[in-house]
Amino acid sequence: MMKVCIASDHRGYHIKARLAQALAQNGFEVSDEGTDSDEPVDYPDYAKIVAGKVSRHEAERGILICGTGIGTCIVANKFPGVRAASCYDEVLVEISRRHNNVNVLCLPGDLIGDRQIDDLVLKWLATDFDGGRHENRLKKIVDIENSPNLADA
Ligand SMILES: O=C[C@H](O)[C@H](O)[C@H](O)COP(=O)(O)O
Repeated sequence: MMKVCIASDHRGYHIKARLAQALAQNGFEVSDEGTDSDEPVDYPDYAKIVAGKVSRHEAERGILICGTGIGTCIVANKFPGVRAASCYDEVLVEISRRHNNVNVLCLPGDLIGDRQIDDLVLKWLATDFDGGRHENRLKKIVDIENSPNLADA
C-alpha cells in the first residue's frame, strides 16, 4: 500500500479533505497533515510537514494544495531528496513522474475543480519514473543538493 501524506493551506482545505478520503477509498495509506479548517494559515507550516516526511522516507509521495501550487512548491524543494512540482494539467503530471520522478505534487486549488484534481492525482500516483537518460540528471540534482557551497555547484 503506497504511503501518501497530504496537506493544504486554507485555500486548499476543502479539496484536501475530500481528496484524502477519496485516496483512502482507492487503497492508499493516507496521512492528513492539516490544515483542519478554512481559517487562514501560512502554507510553509504545512508544506514543511509533508516535505519533511517525504525527505525522511516516512511517506513515498506528498500532495500539497494551496491557491496556486507555487508557495508550497518553493518550500518543498528546500528539503533534501524532495522533487516537487506545481502541475495543473495531465501532461505536466505525467511528465513530472516520467522525467523528473517528482515525489511531491503541488496543486493550485484556486484554479482547477474537484474532478480535475482527482484525475490529476490518480494519474500522478499511477505513473512510474522512466529512468534511463533521466537517472543521471537526477544524480546531478543530488550533487547540487550536496554541494557545500551552491555558488560553486
Ligand atoms: O503560493 C501561495 C498560495 O497560493 C497561497 O494559498 C496564497 O498566497 C494565500 O493567499 P491568501 O492569504 O490571500 O489567502
